[in-house]
This record gives sequence, C-alpha cells and structure tokens, in this order.
Amino acid sequence: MTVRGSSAPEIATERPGLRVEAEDLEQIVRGGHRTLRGVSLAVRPGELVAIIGASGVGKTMLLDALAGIRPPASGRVRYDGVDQGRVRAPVAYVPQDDIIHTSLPLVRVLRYAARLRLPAGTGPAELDARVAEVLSVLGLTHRAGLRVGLLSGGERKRASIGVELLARPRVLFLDEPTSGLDPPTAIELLRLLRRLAADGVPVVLTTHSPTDVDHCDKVAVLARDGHLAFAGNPAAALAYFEVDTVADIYERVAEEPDPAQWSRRLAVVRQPDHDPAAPSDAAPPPDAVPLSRAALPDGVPLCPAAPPDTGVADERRVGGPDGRRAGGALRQDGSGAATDRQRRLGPIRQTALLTVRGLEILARNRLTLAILVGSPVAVVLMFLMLFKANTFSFARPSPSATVMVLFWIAFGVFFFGLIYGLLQICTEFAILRRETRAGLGVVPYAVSKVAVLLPLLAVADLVLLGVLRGLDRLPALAWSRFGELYLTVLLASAGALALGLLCSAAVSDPAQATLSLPMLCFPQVLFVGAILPVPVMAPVGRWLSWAMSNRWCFEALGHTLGVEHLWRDGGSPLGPPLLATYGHTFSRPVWQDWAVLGGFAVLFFAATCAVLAAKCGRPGSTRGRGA
Ligand SMILES: Nc1ncnc2c1ncn2[C@@H]1O[C@H](COP(=O)(O)OP(=O)(O)OP(=O)(O)O)[C@@H](O)[C@H]1O
Repeated sequence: MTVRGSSAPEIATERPGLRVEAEDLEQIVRGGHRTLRGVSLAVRPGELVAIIGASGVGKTMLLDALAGIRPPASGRVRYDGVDQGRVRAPVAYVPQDDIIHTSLPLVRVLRYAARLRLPAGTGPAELDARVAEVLSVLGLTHRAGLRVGLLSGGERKRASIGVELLARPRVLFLDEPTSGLDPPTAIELLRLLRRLAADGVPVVLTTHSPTDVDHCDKVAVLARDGHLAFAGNPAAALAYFEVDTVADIYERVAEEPDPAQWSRRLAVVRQPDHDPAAPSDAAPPPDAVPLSRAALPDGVPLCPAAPPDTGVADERRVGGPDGRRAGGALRQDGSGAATDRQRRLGPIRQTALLTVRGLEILARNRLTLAILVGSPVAVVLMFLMLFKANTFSFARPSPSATVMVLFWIAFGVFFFGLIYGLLQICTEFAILRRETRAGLGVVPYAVSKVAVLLPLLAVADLVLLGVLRGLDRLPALAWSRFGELYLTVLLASAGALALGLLCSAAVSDPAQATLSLPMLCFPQVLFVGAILPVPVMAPVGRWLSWAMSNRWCFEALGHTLGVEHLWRDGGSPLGPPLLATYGHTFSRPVWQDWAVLGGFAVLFFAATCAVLAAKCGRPGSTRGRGA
C-alpha cells in the first residue's frame, strides 16, 4: 500500500493484477451522513490488504467504493491509472454471505457460474478445465459432487470465492471473508488469499479479526466516521499507534475523542519528508508475511493470466453498480476490437442457461416441487367436494352456484400464479445482484423464471379444467370452447405469475412477500364482481374492478360457458333476476378479455424487469441481504 501523492500510475502489462488507487474518497449515505472522509490509499498488485476498524466505521463503504459497487460521492478510484468506471478488466467482489445456490452440487454451481462469466466462445472442455482448476486450487476437488448446502462454512466460503476466480480476476475484494469461521479455517482461507495475492492479484478484504491482519501485507485502519487513521504494513501500524498487538489498535483509535485528529495526523506523517509507511512499503519486514508463498502446497497459480488470444483478462467488465458494460477498456494488447470469444453470453443463451439451472434447482428441491404440483391438485379435489355435478344443466341450472364455480376457477388460477411467483426473486436477490455484476441481464433472468414456472401452471390449469369437465362440474363443451376456457385461465395464470414476480422483486425479503399476500388477494376477491356484481358496486369499487385481472378472467369464463343464455333461457326461475343484477357482465366478446389479461401479464412483467434493473443498479447492500 502506498500513500497519497505517489508517482503517476503506470499501466501494468506484465502482471495479472491491477494497481488500485483511491484519492480523497468521500461517501454520503441516506440522511446526509458522511461515512468516508478524504480516504486516500493505494494497493499494489501482489498485496493482501486488510481494512480494519470498529463496527460501523465504514469498512464496507470503503471496500464497496474501491470495487465500484457503490461509487463514492466524491473522490476517484483508479485501476492502473484509469478511472474505475472505464475499466473492463475482471474485478471480483465476494460479498459477506456465501450467496450461491445451496441445492446444487458444487461443480454444477461453478459450471453455471463459469458459463455466465467466461466469454461466450469458451468451449465445454475449456469450461470444465477451468472449473476443475478452480476446484483444485480451492482444495475442493473431493467435494465437487456435494450439494453446496452440505459443505462446511469454510468450504462454502471458498466456493463463493471460487465463483469469482473463474473469470481470472485482476483484483479481488472480499467483505469479511473470515467472519463466522473458526481460527484454523480462517487461517486456511487467508492462506488461499495470500497465495492469490502472491500470483500478482491485489486482494483487499475487510475483517473484524485482529489475527487476520497478521497474515496480510498491509493494513488500512479506519477511525469513527470514516477517517483513515493509518495505511501501511502491520509492523509499521504497531509502531505508529505505539501498541503491542493489532487488537490494541482498536482501543487506541477509540481513545481519541475527535476521530478527525487521526486523518490530520496521517496527513502530517504522509508528508514526503515525514512518512513512516513509505520505507515499510518498499520492503515489508519478513515477519509481516508469515504465510509465505513458498510454504504453500499447491503450485498452481490461482489467477493465471489468460492466454493472449482469449482476451479473457481484458474484456470482462468491471462490476459497476449499474450492471452495464462501461465505456473504455484496459487492454494488454492495446487493440480495441472484441472477438467472438471475448463476448459474454447473449440474452437468449443467458435465458436458456438460467432456465436449465432453474429446472435443475426445482428438480433437486423435491419438497418445493411437491408443493408446487400438489397444491393445485389438492384444490381441484376441494372443488370437486364443493361443487355439485350438473350445475350448468340447461334444464335445471343452479344460477348462484354457477357464479361461484366461475369465481373459484378464476381465483384458483390467479392464486396459484401469484404463489408460484411470489418467493422466486426475493429469496435469491443477493445472488441475482452478484450475477448482474458479472454480466447477467435482468430480462433474461425474469424470462427464465417464466420459462420454468409457466409450463407448470399450464399443466395445473389443464388438470383443473379437465377434471372439472370430466366430472360434470362444467358443462359439455366443443373442443374449441374448451380451448377458449383454457386460453383464458392460462392468460390469467401468466398475469398472476408476473404479478407475483413483480411483488417478489419489489420487496426486501421473503417475510415481506408473504405479508403482501392478503393485500394482493383481497381486492381480487372483493372487486372481481362475483360476490357483489359490478353494476351494484359503489362507484369507487366499480373503477377499482377494472384493475382486477380476476374480473376479466371471471367474465371471460362466463361468456364462454354461455351464462347469460343459461340464466335467461334455462329452467331456473332464479336465472332472470340474477341476470338483471349482473347486467352485461358476461356479454363482452372473449377476445377483449384476453387482450386485457394479456396486457396485465405484459405490464407486470415489464414492471418486474424495471424494478430489477433499478434495484440491481442501485448502490446498496452487498451483504447478501435483500435489496
Ligand atoms: N444504506 C445506508 N443508509 C444509511 N446509512 C448506512 C447505509 N449503509 C451503511 N450505513 C451506515 O454507514 C456507516 C458505515 O457502514 P459500514 O457498513 O461501511 O460499516 P462497517 O465498518 O463495515 O461496519 P461492520 O463492521 O459492522 O460491518 C454505518 O454507520 C452504517 O450504519
């Protein structure tokens, strides 16, 4: 680590790592609170750097600013002298939680991750070789076939790092990688990071553990309110704070009532003729790096420079907050052309990949699959127990029962569509955010959700209508009429699925999604126009009923089943008065209802994509929480 005012940055062409420089970083969070104040530091290729400080001092803020996850309010971050936002080299960020799919075997997780992160032209053999290489350097080859959820905490942490290593990052940031690990496992992990740094890739991590610092080349100490108190090697830090252990540094820093004093002191000692850190930087004492590269068992480089023809090392984008590719690029060869091999997977192939992954996750989650498939079956059985046969008999119809049959079919398909979508995104938002940083588009992601779930709903809808018809709960119908009914419920399901996805994208966690369920369902019951016909609703209720997708499904079903004719001309004296109450509810041509139902589906789907794009682009939590 060097200090501010160092000589002009040079473009690193011979080492895989990038030089990271931060200059006068300030960060301001919601409410105007400043969390970083004038932080300047530099990290060289090959350095393993720990950011330490008391809880809440801004360690994650600094890490996020350095990584481009949460750009600073002011100040600059440069990689090899180029503004961070303009660099397209692969930069890895490992969030605090091991946010990867836990139901898949480790090798499958890495394979999917490699498909997303490596250039589109990477062949299967090369892909498998890279996955095997990463497994090997992580020491997880023997765990490759094990479900991620069954890995130990340390193994999961290594797996999470492995996801980022696939793309051969040129700088690696980790938020509290050792949190929750026992000391030997933490040391094992630091050994891995040390080796990665030794290969020339700068590694920056935040930590709460003073012992982690013993294994790092450099340490940055933050004081309260985001003041940088020190930046240099650990031995120099002990001398600077006049303490015996790293743990004592925390106490020493906290003793100062005005944390700004620490920045001022550092500014003084950073003067060229008064800089205790500079000599240490140039030649770190041997005891500052106890886990030497030579002591490590495996000689395979963790992040070998990509072969020159692949362009892997240069073309991959830096994980900026907006999930889009940034403008300029750092290129080792200095050329501006991207080859086919260098391009990331296109939207269609991303969609296909995520659909396959979604199906595999579903197939491996037997209980989830059983609930998804079993619930509609259970509801069909309940309908059979609830509805009498021949309700729609022309000679002896039961008009009030026909309304309920139509309503419950409409509500049933709405409810299942909604439930299928409701927990899909909020349960894995942190994974999505991580993958969008690696180049995944939110539209392919959302489409893949529909591609996995809509066929399941389509089968459930077909079973529902087929069983009700087969057991005479619905009248005999020509195939074309049955097709009409099916299209109506399919469109209603698609709209409800999209509404569920929208809600899942908008909330912060699964608990909020679950709590939103009554608010999504109640209006679809009250304003559908079944329990209380639309013509007799209060004016506001009538207006609201237009916005209920359920209403259009209910009315389309009634139109296709000829409810008007049945009530007016059928053998029940209750029909005509009921028809008078419902008015023209069922007289609209069914294609108009389809257009509205399709419109709802498209609208909710587009809104889902917009919310995802906004949330994935918004600087925010990187810790595995929801947005
Ligand atoms: N989105 C936000 N809005 C408002 N304040 C925030 C936000 N994110 C973080 N903060 C505040 O910014 C400060 C620095 O947060 P940061 O997460 O960087 O601290 P930290 O040093 O990493 O803490 P810890 O070690 O406990 O993880 C804290 O006071 C925190 O409450």
